[in-house]
Amino acid sequence: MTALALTNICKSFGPVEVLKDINLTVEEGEFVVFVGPSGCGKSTLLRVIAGLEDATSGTVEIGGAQVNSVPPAKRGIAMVFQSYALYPHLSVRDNMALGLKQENQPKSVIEARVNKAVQMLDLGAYVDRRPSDLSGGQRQRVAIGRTIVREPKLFLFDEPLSNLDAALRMNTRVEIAELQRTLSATMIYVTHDQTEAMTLADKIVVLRDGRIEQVGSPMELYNNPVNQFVAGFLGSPAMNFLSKAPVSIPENGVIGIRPEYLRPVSGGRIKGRVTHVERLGGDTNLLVKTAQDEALTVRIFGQDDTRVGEAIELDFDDAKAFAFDHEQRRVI
Ligand SMILES: Nc1ncnc2c1ncn2[C@@H]1O[C@H](COP(=O)(O)OP(=O)(O)OP(=O)(O)O)[C@@H](O)[C@H]1O
Repeated sequence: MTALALTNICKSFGPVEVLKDINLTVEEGEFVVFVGPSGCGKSTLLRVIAGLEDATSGTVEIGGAQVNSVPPAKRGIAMVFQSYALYPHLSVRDNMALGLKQENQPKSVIEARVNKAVQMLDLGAYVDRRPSDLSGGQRQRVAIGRTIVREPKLFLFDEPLSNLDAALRMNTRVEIAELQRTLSATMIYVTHDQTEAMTLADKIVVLRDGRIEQVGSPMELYNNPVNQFVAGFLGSPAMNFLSKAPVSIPENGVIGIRPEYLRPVSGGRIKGRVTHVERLGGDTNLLVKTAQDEALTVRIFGQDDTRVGEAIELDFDDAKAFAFDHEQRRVI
């Protein structure tokens, strides 16, 4: 069943068009990630779904019902923000229970749901603490707990991990993924981080400048990007684009080769020099300047002895290369 349908959504702030004809459906139980560069309209789109902003035109349907004029609290959604938005004077337990109290739910229901969420999020040791006595990751778990107890039809996350350090971000990312599986919940998640998008999503929606560029599973988008923007946005290190390579290039276009498909090989078609080596332990990234003065990244699996300044010859399997025309559309 369709959990969310957006039809021809446009949103302007004064003369500025921030969302341009957005059409999207999200199925029940799907984990959908909106990704795109800063300012592309991700948060605005999430806020339109939540009802915190009105669409200038178009319709929002949640669970089959049109909700354009339904206030946020009545939409059956719950939202987790980057800033946690916890009440500092309330304990963890009371922060989690507050929404249900405001809905006048019976005490027994509140207690059962809060206890279940506490257990699910492993917050048992902290229920009596105030938010100020918790770490950033624990606070974010409380913020997530507060949404779980409301049993919403749709969870909305707006960059929930961006205040956490790298290690905690990864742990919390895994927890959110596990939670989604446990609850079979429908989740929409906004991030500008392509790794988060690739690792969490069933379906990624790539936005640029208020428009949807492409929708698909992470691997569909990685292996079959419709244009140079999507190709360059997903993948780390990012795809290499060559306009002067010693291979055939579309007129005024580029060829794209992912760093993992470039191989150092004697007699390779691309000649260059290594300008920098990143040793990541499991992988090594070589930054190369080609004889045509273009910069490339080569990803080598495992450890590698290459040194800065060495000459290098590279090649790739033509079947793994993409070609983009002068308007950045994919042609091969
Ligand atoms: N209330 C507002 N009034 C005027 N312009 C706004 C308002 N809210 C957002 N914008 C503009 O709309 C555009 C999209 O903003 P939005 O916050 O949706 O982008 P985003 O993709 O979420 O960016 P980020 O990743 O930086 O949070 C931006 O250019 C922003 O300045």
